Amino acid sequence: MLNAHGLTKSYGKKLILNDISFSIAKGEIIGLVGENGAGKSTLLSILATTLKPSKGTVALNGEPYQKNKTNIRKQIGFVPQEIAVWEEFTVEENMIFFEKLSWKRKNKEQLRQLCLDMKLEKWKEPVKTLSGGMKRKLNLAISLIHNPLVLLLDEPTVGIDLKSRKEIGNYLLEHAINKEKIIVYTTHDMDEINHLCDRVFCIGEDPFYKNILSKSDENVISL
Ligand SMILES: Nc1ncnc2c1ncn2[C@@H]1O[C@H](COP(=O)(O)OP(=O)(O)OP(=O)(O)O)[C@@H](O)[C@H]1O
Repeated sequence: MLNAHGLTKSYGKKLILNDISFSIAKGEIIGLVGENGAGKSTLLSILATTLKPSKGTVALNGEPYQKNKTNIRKQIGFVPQEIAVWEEFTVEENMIFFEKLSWKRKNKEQLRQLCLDMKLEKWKEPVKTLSGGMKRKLNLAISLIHNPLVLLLDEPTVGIDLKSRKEIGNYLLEHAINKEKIIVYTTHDMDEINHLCDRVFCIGEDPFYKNILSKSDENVISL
């Protein structure tokens, strides 16, 4: 269970998140929506431990973030908006490189399987020759090397074709349900939200998002 309590974040005098609280259970996929600048990436960064809230607490399975950040980080996979892979390396070389940085060991076959699970088959191809969708899948595969409990994704499907989008979506669904993971991700794609997410968190005052979602009221939460 991931619990946030009273989270507040200001940049200087600008208040971005104002006293927000929520709980997310294992197996849930949460969509995070809101207009540009509402604070989605800010919230994801706080949940990823890369940004400190001005006030409030976050705890994973009862363990407060501030108590042992290293241990919390081992349980988190974070994929920021920017694709961060080595363009000159092949998919295989990227996976092996990032495995060495990971705290959990995986052999080459396990790394390859991780890519195959999300339909990334071009193992020996240099990353620079791959499509945007393939690169996003690689970014995602890298974030899963250490088998994290919590997966935080900042617009994982932006700018990619429908097929790759579906493949990533199906993978996330399977991953959350069968492996009991907690997934929080931001997107501006309402079809995706309606199809994939158990619940939706709307950040900001604007009721627009709340009104266009085809989810029952109890599954749309205003933060
Ligand atoms: N380090 C920072 N210092 C000052 N202001 C910041 C900083 N990071 C973000 N902001 C501001 O905080 C607000 C929220 O930014 P954030 O990136 O969290 O929004 P977002 O909802 O993810 O936006 P988008 O949909 O465009 O990605 C924005 O107004 C942004 O300019």
